[in-house]
Amino acid sequence: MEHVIGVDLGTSAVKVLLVDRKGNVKGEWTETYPLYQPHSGYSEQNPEDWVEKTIVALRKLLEVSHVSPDSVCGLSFSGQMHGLVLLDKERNVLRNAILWNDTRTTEECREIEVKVGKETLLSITKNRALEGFTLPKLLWVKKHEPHLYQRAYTFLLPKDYVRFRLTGQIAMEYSDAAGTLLLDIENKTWSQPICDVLGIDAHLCPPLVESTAYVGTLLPEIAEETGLSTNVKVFAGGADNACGAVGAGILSEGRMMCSIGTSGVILAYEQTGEKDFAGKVHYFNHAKPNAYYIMGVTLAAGYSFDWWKRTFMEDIPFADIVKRAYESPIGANGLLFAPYLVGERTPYADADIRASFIGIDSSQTKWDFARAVMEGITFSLNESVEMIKASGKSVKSIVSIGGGAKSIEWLQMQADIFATPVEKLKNEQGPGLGAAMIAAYGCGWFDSLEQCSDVFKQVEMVVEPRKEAVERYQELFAVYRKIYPQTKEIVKKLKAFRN
Ligand SMILES: Nc1ncnc2c1ncn2[C@@H]1O[C@H](COP(=O)(O)OP(=O)(O)O)[C@@H](O)[C@H]1O
Ligand SMILES: O=C(CO)[C@@H](O)[C@H](O)COP(=O)(O)O
Repeated sequence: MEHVIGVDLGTSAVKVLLVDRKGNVKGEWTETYPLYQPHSGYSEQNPEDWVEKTIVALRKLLEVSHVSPDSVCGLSFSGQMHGLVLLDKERNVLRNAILWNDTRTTEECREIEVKVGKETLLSITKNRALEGFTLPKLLWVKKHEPHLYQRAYTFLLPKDYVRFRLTGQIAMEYSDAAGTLLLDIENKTWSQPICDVLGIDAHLCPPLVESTAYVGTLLPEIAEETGLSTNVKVFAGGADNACGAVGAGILSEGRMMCSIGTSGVILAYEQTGEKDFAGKVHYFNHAKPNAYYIMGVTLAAGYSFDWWKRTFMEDIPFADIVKRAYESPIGANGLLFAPYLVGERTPYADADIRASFIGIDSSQTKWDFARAVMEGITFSLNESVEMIKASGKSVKSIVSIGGGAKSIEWLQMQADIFATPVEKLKNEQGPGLGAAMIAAYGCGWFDSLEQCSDVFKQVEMVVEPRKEAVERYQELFAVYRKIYPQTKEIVKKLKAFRN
């Protein structure tokens, strides 16, 4: 039996999975790496950690899967989006990568709006200037670290850098390039006008390829370190959300996905890149060639839950926290949480907003707080669900992926809050599976990603919304929505007190 490998370069860890021709996951391995947050709003990682841990994970994957290395014919990637990896002429990394959830670039976003013009920016990139995107990060380095910027030869996104280190080939694929704010997303070219007006040398932008493109084979030293063969074909891969969408079968109109990883995402398929959503949602190229998707992003979704656990319940596994929290009633005994721990993107593009608990009462327990955190994250995602539904999309069900899809209780909460049936996949690692599907398609196992999805996507269960819970949550959601406008100014005044 032949196999393919999907590598998902997440924010908390790299997860690799080995999949057979029928889409069965024959082995998985995860390796974590640190996140550096030297100041409030800063978020960085060392690209060398990604490479080292990917190599370890691939070696371990072969060990735990007990398959012959020669049975692996293809490999592809899914990766955290937007992170800036700057390389010099010798292709050495110039500084730590500045990640998608780093919000230091508010000034650079305003500069882009003024110099490029909001309307022009929207017409070319289909997106507004948000702190998380790559272009403001490039401008930040240009302004604050000119000695490094002068040495920059090219820039890559996280998984493109890892792929370069594994194959020696420099390339960026469209689904991730779309999140740089430098891509003309309809014409699929780097935007010379944006580069010119911001004084960025267009030569910094790497060659563009399709997500499904064959890029090369593994370098001999990488083959040796991982135990894989030098014959393994490497395909470009996609942004984690694009790959999540491939893995979840979001390959035609009317399909929607919810992903709760470190970030939270509500994503819907779009056939063309010519629509105008006025920048309210992100609008990017799909990993499926010549298709698109729109999405809303909660910056700290799983991250909020992770923060809660790390800070107050370190030794209790997530699954147990979820179970105990779920014993608390809807509304967590009158407690609401807004998950703006690191600022927010959708629907409030505000890098300065911070999280709040509202309604703390002396009768509440830590489990009420945990439930409020889960509900707050899901309410935040529901703002995107409502926005996408309001744009005219009719949605019959939502496929849920990511760590947040691991617990039946959180899936039920999603179904009740979204008032929509929620599908759980057999393997909740949508992005890794999507990457494996790109490799399977690339290896010629299927004629299209859709055909591959028919075989690989396995729905384990559908969780139906419960009428009473839906009504109760609708009442609570209306209250939740008041938190942002009413805490915005208060939180601004606290900024001076943050690290
Ligand atoms: N058993 C669980 N039940 C519910 N949520 C979980 C569970 N395990 C992990 N999570 C949530 O999922 C998050 C990690 O999701 P994951 O998709 O692995 O993240 P990423 O791809 O960003 O590294 C955790 O931060 C946590 O909030
Ligand atoms: O910034 C975005 C999307 O625009 C994030 O979704 C990142 O792509 C990180 O994803 P996870 O680590 O949460 O999977």
